Amino acid sequence: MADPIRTLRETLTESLPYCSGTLPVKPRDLILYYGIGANLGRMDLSPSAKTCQPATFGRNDQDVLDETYRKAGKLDSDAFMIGLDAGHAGLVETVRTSLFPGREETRTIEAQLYKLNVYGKDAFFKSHKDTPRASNMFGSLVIVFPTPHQGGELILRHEYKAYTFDSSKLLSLPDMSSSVAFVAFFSDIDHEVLPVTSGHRVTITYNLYFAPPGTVVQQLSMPPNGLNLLQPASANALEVTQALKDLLDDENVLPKGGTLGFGLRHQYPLPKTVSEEDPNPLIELEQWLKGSDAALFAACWELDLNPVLRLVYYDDEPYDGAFANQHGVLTDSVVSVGDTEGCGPLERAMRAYTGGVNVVFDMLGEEDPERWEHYELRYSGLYVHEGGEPRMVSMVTKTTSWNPIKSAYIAYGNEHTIGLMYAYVCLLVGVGPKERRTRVMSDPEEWKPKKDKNRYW
Ligand SMILES: O=C(O)CCC(=O)C(=O)O
Ligand SMILES: [Fe+2]
Repeated sequence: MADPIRTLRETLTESLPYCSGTLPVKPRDLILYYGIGANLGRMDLSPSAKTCQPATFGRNDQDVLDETYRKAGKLDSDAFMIGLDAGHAGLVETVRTSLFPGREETRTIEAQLYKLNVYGKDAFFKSHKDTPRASNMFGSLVIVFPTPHQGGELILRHEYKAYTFDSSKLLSLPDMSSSVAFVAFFSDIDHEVLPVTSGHRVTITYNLYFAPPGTVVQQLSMPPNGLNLLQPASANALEVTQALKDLLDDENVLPKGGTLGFGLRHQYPLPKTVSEEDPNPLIELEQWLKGSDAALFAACWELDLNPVLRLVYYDDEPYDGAFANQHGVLTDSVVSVGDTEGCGPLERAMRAYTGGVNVVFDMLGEEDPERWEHYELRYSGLYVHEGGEPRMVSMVTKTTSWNPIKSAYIAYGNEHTIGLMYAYVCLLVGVGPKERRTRVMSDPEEWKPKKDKNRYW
């Protein structure tokens, strides 16, 4: 039998060289204007449209040079305009967070519309890599419109693995008539379009670039409405739910119950300082989770578990002559460090904050203490609540990093500045013993040290 811990871990941390999904769009997003010489036209790319067939400009296109290589017609970006804009639709942001989870995701990217491809019956595009247009180009985004078609699967190949993006199948599912399908992949991926067997497959492609340093883009945005991210699987709530369910069904996993911990894959901008009256940003964040993190949160709810989000701070400054980063503080809100002289920053944070919990982290299913050390997951000695028993957290996925305390007190003395910091967040969820795994814990306050031994929290 497959190891359910490994399966869940791998599902959540899977990193693929591409992402794909579907997105509902507005009717005007599917309107295409084009001009080839004197041949100007307007076309509706929705499946029910009875306007002229896309093949008309596919045939007239002078650019089709080598019919053995590609039989599709193409238009360069100066020969057409389409209602849909990948940036406005939220697809560029979706691609960014899907392709660059964890530490790398703060990179800003830009998408430039490149061309439009039309594939009639028997049209194909042989295997190739997209020619980089600049040194900062890292990938391509392909959007497939819902014009009825069959065949035309896009095959991606990378490191002896092949992945199929079957847009005709995706777009022929119920309720997909006003959706587009999209796939984005890194430039080193070989890809080909198999022959279209009927209808017309219409795509636009964007070149993806890393933005020059200093470029400001809005990153704090909700996933677009109705987005269905299929790949990576970690972002697919159904798949994550199944993997989590299999883990809970296994009697050998935490037979007496316990706390599962997950280091979230993405970083999130949180305010550096929070006052008493402000809503807790970690509660707000539940609505803003991205990709696999959102899928995991949804999976917990689906299985009647009650997940909570927590920050882990660690001490990144030498303290008493030694680095104290074996110690951390787990908090249920952003720590605002007060003016406390004469002790280490971690201690300062602890004095200023009373919602911390004494925890010991352990990697679920791995008993060798040396390996805990290796994972730097054995944080202990957090005596915020004096005498509180350290709580074991069985980590399924380690966090990509911990929050340095320094980031918390940078804002000190400058109260009028609204500072945001990228924070590393953990998801914790209490699970019951093997007879009864789920229990709904409605009050996040419960995640505080408790003397009661019968509590899983
Ligand atoms: O139309 C597609 O699906 C892919 C097109 C492509 O690979 C390209 O234009 O380079
Ligand atoms: Fe290509």
